[in-house]
Amino acid sequence: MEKICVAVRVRPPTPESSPENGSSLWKVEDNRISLYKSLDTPISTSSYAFDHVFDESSTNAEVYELLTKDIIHAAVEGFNGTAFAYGQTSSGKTFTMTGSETDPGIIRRSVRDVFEKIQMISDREFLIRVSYMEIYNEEINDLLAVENQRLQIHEHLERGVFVAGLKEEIVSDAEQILKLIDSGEGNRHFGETNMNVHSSRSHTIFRMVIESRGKENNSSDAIRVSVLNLVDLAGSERIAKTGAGGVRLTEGKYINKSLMILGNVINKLSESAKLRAHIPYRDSKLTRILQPALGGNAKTCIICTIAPEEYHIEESKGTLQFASRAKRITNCAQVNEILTDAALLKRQKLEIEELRMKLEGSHAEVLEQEILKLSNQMLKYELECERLKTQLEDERRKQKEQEQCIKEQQLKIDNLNNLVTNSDFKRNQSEDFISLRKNPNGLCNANESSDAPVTPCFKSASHSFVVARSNYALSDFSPMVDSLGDVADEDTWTKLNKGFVADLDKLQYTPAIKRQITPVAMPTMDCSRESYKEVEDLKSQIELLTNEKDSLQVKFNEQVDTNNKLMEEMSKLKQETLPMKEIPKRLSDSVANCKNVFSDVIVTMKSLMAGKDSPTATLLFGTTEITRSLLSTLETQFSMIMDGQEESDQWETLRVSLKNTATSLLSDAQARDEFHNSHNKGLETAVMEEKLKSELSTIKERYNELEKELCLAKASRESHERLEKEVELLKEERDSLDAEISKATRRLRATASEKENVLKDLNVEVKRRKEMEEEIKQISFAFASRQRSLVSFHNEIKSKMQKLTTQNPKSQ
Ligand SMILES: Nc1ncnc2c1ncn2[C@@H]1O[C@H](COP(=O)(O)OP(=O)(O)OP(=O)(O)O)[C@@H](O)[C@H]1O
Repeated sequence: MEKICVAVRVRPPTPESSPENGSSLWKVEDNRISLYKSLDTPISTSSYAFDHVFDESSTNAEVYELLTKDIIHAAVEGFNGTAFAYGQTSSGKTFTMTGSETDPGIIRRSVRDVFEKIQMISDREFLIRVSYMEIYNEEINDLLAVENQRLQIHEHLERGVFVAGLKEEIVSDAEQILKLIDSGEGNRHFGETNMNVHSSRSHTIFRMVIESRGKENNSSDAIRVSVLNLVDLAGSERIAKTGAGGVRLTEGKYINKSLMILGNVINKLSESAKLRAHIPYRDSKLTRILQPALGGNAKTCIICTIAPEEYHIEESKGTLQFASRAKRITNCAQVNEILTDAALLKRQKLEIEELRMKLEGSHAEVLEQEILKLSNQMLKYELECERLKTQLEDERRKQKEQEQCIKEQQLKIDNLNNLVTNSDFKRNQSEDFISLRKNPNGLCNANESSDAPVTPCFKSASHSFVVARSNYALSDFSPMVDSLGDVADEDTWTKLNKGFVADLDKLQYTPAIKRQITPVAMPTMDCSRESYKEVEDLKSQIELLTNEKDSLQVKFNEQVDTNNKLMEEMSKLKQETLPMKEIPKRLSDSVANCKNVFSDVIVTMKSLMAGKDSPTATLLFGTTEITRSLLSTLETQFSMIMDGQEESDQWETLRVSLKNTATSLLSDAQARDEFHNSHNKGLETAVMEEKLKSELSTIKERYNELEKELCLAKASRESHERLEKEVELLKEERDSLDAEISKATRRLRATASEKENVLKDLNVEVKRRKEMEEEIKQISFAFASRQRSLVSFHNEIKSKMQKLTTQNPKSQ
């Protein structure tokens, strides 16, 4: 890395300068230039130091020696070199670069010096090509061939930036070049302005391409190719000062604009690498051509010229600031060696030799052979051109096929996306459906949306009934809600769809998936077909899953319907069983009544009884005890039933006990009949007995009623149990359905993620395609430039042949 070498040169005051404007306020001390006030006090802010500062008395020889010589010598050794003059109009740029008869400028001195240097290098042979161009009103013109106007800049992988169609003369000595320069100067645009009678209206670039190789003729020996640019810029100008109008004004605008862009490039380059963003080389032809010289592979020096007059003080300050910024630019120059194509130099050298020989002692036969040889060569080049054309066509065709393939894939993916979106819609429907069911109020919203799926309605079921069945809580009715919510996550789907459709490049790629780079198109197409097949498989899987999910959903809805019906039935049954719940209470009351009546009867009978130890009394007391205990048992049983502690076989026990009691009572009644028959009782006793009989028959009737009611209760209980079992079965079925649905949801989710991966792969594929397309473009570009160079070579050979033919009329 080395800094650009920057020097400042102060022109002597012109004879036209008025005494007040003519006195120089610039003082040069060594490599420093400062602006002084009239009383010899330097203005602190206007003092600048550079690599070299040349005062008014300096000569071009000095400038060349100190500033340019090293760069010229380095160019001979294989380094790119650039020297250019910058400054306001009439500040002495052309004087410095071109010079005068008595004091030649940098260009002439460089040309001579190059050949002197070459003479000193005995172990290498050199080939020098020169070109001379100008940039006039932002158009490139060839100064060595006036017909070459408005040339275009191109970029080549090997050649870098170059001007297509620019004439390059192979030269063998300095004088030949100087003659070419003189003829080029004649084609250059000059014009008269108020500031300069001979003002350069264009930027000129004199270019020498120096190729060299060792004389050992070793084909592996590297060829060194360096480019030396000697640039005379047009000067910046203030229209007010130059008084330019019309053509001059237009020229002035172009000049100022391109110099401003050069200033921008210098500004950017002078910033630290961190601050540097984009360097606007492409904004002007000048900066584009000088790109390698500015921050690239070249040794560069800039000579900034200033006019000493006070009248030009502001412009001079501007030039010095430009120079200060340029001083900060670093370049990285290196010897340009070409290890391949070693024959080029030799071939051209031989060609020159052969042509020279033919010129010296030419005869028709030799020329004919030469023409034949050149024709063969032309044919060869034409064939090469054809081959390249076909290759290019092939590449284009392949590219088209790939584009078609990508389009088809894109279409398939769009379809797939639609499919997934539909599936998503269905799932959202299910989600809505489930969220409705999850509503803690148990409200039925079926009427809110006409196209909503059938909603299970629990409104009809009694609240108490639902509460009592704790294992039938609505919240755990279906596990589908949460899991389905994950799958239908809107972001995921939006990303998935948008990511693919909207912008392929913004997608992130699956890091786990790595693919080998396939340089040719065919494997890529195979890969695409595989991806396509994969996508098709996935599509059919998704379809299957969607169908499966739909059928499960239908089943589920059916189950929900059945559930609802059962719930309704159960609710009805519950209503029906409500009066049955009253039975134990009524029975209990009846038993209590019976007990009271029985006690009254016993008390009455006791009072009527003559002897307490008589068999009748003993029987009566025994029966009384049995009946009391039976009635107490009945009371206990009924109160247990009322407290909800009944057991499945208690009804049966109760029924048997009642039956036994009734039998016992009946047998008591028979015994009393016998007693009545055997003992002639009194009238009062008979009345009492009648009363007792009627009481007993009432009890018997009551018992029969109770027995019937008990049977009914048992039957309804059985039906209730059966219904409960059915409900249990339904619940189990529903659970298995739920499990299946969640399984299907998981599978759907897995498929979706697989699809996402496939999409990512496809995007990687598309990106690779893009890169390949880019490569193909570059190849096309390379082919095109190769074709052009072949054409220019062809033209060159043709012109040589024409030259030969004209110089040797004998051959015609
Ligand atoms: N160092 C110098 N010694 C003697 N004369 C000079 C010197 N520098 C410039 N001049 C003279 O000053 C005049 C203007 O110089 P020149 O044409 O080189 O300026 P310029 O910067 O190239 O202007 P423009 O940008 O308009 O082409 C010319 O007559 C030239 O001979």
